[in-house]
Amino acid sequence: MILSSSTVDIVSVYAVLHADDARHIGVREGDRVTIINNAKGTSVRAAVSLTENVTTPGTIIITAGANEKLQTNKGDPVEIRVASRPASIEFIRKKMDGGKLTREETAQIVEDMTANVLSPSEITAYITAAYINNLDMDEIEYLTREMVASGDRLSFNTRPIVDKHSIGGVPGNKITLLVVPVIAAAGLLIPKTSSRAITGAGGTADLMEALAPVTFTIQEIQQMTLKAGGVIVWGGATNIAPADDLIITYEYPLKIDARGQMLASIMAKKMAVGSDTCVIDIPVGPGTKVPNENEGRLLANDLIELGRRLGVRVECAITYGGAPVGRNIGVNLEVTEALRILEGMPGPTSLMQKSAALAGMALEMTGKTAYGFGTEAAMDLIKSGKALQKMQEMIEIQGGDPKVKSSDLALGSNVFDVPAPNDGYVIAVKNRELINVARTAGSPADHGAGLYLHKKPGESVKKGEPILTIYADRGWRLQRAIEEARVSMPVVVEGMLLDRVPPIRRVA
Ligand SMILES: O=P(O)(O)OC[C@H]1O[C@H](OP(=O)(O)O)[C@H](O)[C@@H]1O
Ligand SMILES: O=c1cc[nH]c(=O)[nH]1
Repeated sequence: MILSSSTVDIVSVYAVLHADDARHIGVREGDRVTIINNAKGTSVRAAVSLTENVTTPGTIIITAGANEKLQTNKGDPVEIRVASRPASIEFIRKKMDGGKLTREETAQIVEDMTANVLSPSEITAYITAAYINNLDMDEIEYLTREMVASGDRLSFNTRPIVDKHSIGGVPGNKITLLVVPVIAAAGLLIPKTSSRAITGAGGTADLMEALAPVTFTIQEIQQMTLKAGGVIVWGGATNIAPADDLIITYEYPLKIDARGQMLASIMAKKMAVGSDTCVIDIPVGPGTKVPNENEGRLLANDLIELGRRLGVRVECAITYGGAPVGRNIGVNLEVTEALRILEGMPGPTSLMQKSAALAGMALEMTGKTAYGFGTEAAMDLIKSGKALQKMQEMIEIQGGDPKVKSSDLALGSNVFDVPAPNDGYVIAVKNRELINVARTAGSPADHGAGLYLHKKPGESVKKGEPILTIYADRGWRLQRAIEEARVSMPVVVEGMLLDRVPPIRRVA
């Protein structure tokens, strides 16, 4: 069937067909078609989306990605043929049924994902199948290797190449903004690639973006690392392990991080940048990705084993994740808190201790200090101002303003203090609920949005005193976040009602 084409500017390869044309061709929502531009001899496979009114019979809307491949102009005739289903759909079903994927099957899934042949619902099905049925170590290794093979790789002619990563899951975990400059200030090379938020309210790439661009090619990452010693960039912007960012994109709305895919995601990023020495932070505790220390050790062993298989030496820090790291959650709030520590101002002990401990492990693993002396050496690099100087160099080389100060980052102008409902002690803060409130306030997209946690577990509070301040860039988002905090009560003061089932919704 010949239709005339029109395009919309999104990246995935979609074909929006009028329902009448789809019936005529014999395709349904989500089926694949091959679109052929006979004039240019080009073709592309696309997932079908149906409409009754966005286009008229005889006209197909194709996405910019498809248009580029087809070399069509608006109005050009294209031929539409029914295409076969991607081979990987059978393998995704195999995983849904609890089967074990072979290397070839995993390779096909990764290939179809990165070639835009799988639709969002099929990628989501793969993620959820792996979330429910788990990937074993062989499957994780296959996935990691295939993720790396499908993208660009870095190779430095020097050793060691250090790296750091967190499995995430604890709010306010801005430690990378301290750990990377400390490691680089010690004279080591650390080409750090990070993801955006997955289950949280701000990923490291989101935080760094408040200070400097984070989108670079792999060659630029290498050059900048060789010059400044360290960078903090967004892995998803490069062609490093492109399947990783796709998986994260579909995990984000579900607020899940499937274990096997998480291990592959982390280690693929390490392997692709040529890192040989890596410290991994595993926050454990209620409301994180790992409920307790024992589970943390199991995960650490898996990460170490995966690293062994891939040639990366891994050591893990099992860290306290029962409450946020520091007191600030959300992009500019977190960056402010991290910069304050680098600037030598008073800051939360949890943030300083955790950052120095993680950086110290890298200093010990690389022989920069003897075992047992890394944390102290890292603290010295922070207190002496050398880590701040290195951070300024990193910001400058990435194209940001090296003179930026912690006081320069704007916080949302819509502000609300959540008062303590009674006198008492904070007996718990709920990580997931804090993240939900911060996300509802607009984080990470709105850089000024987020939370300041006035009280942490064990601290006393008087009725009416603020326990949480919510910041939002937009008024309507603040109202929603206030409502969310009222219902979910993320800070629990002794004697308070912990929860209600079913939850009640009150009018603000
Ligand atoms: O080591 P880095 O890259 O700093 O941290 C790892 C990542 O953990 C977080 O996951 P989540 O959003 O908490 O699930 C973010 O994606 C963050 O970038
Ligand atoms: O980079 C990361 C960090 C946590 N989880 C992932 O899936 N990737």
